[in-house]
Amino acid sequence: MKKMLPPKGPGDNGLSLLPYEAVKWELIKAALELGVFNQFDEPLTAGTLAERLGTQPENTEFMLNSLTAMGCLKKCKGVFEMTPMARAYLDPASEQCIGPMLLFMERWTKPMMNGGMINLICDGPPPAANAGREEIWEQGARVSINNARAGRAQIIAGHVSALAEFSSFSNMLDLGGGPGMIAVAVLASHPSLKCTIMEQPAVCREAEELIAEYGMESRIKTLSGDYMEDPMGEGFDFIMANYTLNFYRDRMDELMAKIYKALNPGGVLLVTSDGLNEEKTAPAQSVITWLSTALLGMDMSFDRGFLADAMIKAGFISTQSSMVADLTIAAHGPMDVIVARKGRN
Ligand SMILES: C[S@@+](CC[C@H](N)C(=O)[O-])C[C@H]1O[C@@H](n2cnc3c(N)ncnc32)[C@H](O)[C@@H]1O
Repeated sequence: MKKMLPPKGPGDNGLSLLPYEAVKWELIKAALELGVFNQFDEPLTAGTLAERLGTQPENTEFMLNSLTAMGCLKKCKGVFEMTPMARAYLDPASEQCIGPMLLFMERWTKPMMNGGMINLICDGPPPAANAGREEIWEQGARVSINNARAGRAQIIAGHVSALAEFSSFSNMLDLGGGPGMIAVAVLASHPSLKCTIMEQPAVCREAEELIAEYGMESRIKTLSGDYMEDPMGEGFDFIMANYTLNFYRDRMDELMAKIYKALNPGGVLLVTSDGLNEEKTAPAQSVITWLSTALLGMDMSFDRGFLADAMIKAGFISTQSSMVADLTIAAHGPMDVIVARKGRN
């Protein structure tokens, strides 16, 4: 033999499957945009669905077969029905449906696709990228309600209610609380705690609708404003900030000092966010989630330890961090929960 084969390789870590990951997303996206998941009040054949949607019958069947392969549908003798997973997360009738949020998230990934990434790497970010526009946050708040309701709100509320001081809390502030689903979940496990959600005006309007939906008007109020620039109030015994401090990495000392001042002596701050290692290479899912905004010139990732350091600098007497990896918060990667305590004197 002129040449020997090399030994079998070390395993490609899924590399050879990667081009098909994009196909999976296109498949779900096509199904969401065509309204496929609205149609399954009863089991259907591909032919019936194609007739209803006005799509080509053979390719409709290929789509349905592939959705079945992805765990969204079950097929028996040519008849399709939705799985419990798809009923929960993809059926627009479900209050845990995350379809609109998945489509919204494409706003961040789209500039990377179909050659966009190489342009960003070669040329750098475009001049006018801006993640902080209020109407984007308003839309983001609306589409994030079901995602929070699907588990993130309950997980964060679980961390809050596990705090030793929880039963003694009477007045809390949710900074950048979005549509308020997490605040509702926290208050649901406390008999009398009251909450102020500080948000941008348009997001406050979304929050007010949700507060009314849960009949929490007497316990949750909104405070319309910019928490960097406007007063956030004082006299709180608990402040929570979930995935919102990232925009102010460069002003963190100022922001932490403001939060510290707003808390009563003995008060508690709980922050949830991502937390990257020192080399910014792990957790993998967080690194990949942040890649798009980073390439667009808006790197908002936190290094692990950054927030805890800023908390101590502001005067908090202790910090405690734990990492939570749960599939219902998966888009962000594992979540860092950081608890800081203000001294009593
Ligand atoms: C990623 S969302 C998180 C929402 C919610 N805390 C959650 O975890 O679902 C970030 C929120 O922070 C709000 N936000 C960002 N900067 C703010 C500021 N300076 N003042 C008030 N709200 C702000 C945005 O409007 C947005 O709703």
